[in-house]
Amino acid sequence: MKTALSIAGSDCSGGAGIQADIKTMSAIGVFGMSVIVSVVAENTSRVISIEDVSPKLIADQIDAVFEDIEVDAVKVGMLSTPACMAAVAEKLRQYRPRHIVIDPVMYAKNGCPLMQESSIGTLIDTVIPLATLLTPNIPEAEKIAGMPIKTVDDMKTAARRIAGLGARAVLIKGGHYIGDAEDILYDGSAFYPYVRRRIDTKNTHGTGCTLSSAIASYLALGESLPGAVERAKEYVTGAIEHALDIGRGCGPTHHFYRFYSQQGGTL
Ligand SMILES: Nc1ncnc2c1ncn2[C@@H]1O[C@H](COP(=O)(O)OP(=O)(O)OP(=O)(O)O)[C@@H](O)[C@H]1O
Ligand SMILES: Cc1ncc(CO)c(N)n1
Repeated sequence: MKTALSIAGSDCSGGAGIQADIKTMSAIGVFGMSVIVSVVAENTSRVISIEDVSPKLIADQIDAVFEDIEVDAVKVGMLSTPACMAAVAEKLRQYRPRHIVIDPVMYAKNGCPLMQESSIGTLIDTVIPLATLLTPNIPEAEKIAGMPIKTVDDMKTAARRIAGLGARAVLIKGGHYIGDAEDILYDGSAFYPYVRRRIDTKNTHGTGCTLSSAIASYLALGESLPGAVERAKEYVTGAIEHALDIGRGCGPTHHFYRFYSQQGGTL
């Protein structure tokens, strides 16, 4: 069985972070593993508090996985501080997994910050150059590229700039854009658009986590990068279409709706 490792934060309400990643990996059919970098007390409406795991325990978790199990792809999510970033970056440089999909998480869907503002320099200098694919949403791409993004052409310019910072490929996600849900992949030479109609829902908690871990899963299964993004886009669109209306805020994506409906359950 192919394997994928999520290095990210824990969302106790189960919709984003490590929990969304492992659900996605399981639903796609790869063996999911996790290195917990931060524990976030959050739900569909708000973040109550965040506590980071020590850099030593982050490094030890990564060692525990890599010394024992072949890792076919890595997904990196929330890294809140320069210390977390340095611990993860050092170990990724040591183990050099083939596929490293990095989601540069800065805010939760409800607007609560998950990365300290002062971490942006370390993100750019230390983390981004490790990415075989970086998957910023539009506000994150604006911060990293240092430019406003209002059009698809702006998305392309920002993707080029971010590739110039050392990411091998960049997928700018249009979930925060107006109109269709259009994402643009830049692989260093060509652009690939991925377009779906926008689903009218507030239940989009964890969409970015779902997409990046789906891409990592399909890369682990041997898909090409454009193919993995296509299949992951299909996956996240279905997971949003069947998102769960639970909680008072933005409800979570649904990962097992196909299996569940085959069992005769009502969604
Ligand atoms: N309402 C929607 N309808 C269809 N697709 C959507 C919708 N919202 C987001 N998407 C898609 O979901 C994926 C994730 O994009 P998004 O920009 O929401 O990520 P994000 O902001 O990082 O998510 P989060 O921080 O909640 O994990 C993209 O493929 C995007 O196009
Ligand atoms: C732990 C965690 N990672 C990422 C996100 C972004 O959705 C979140 N809300 N929580």
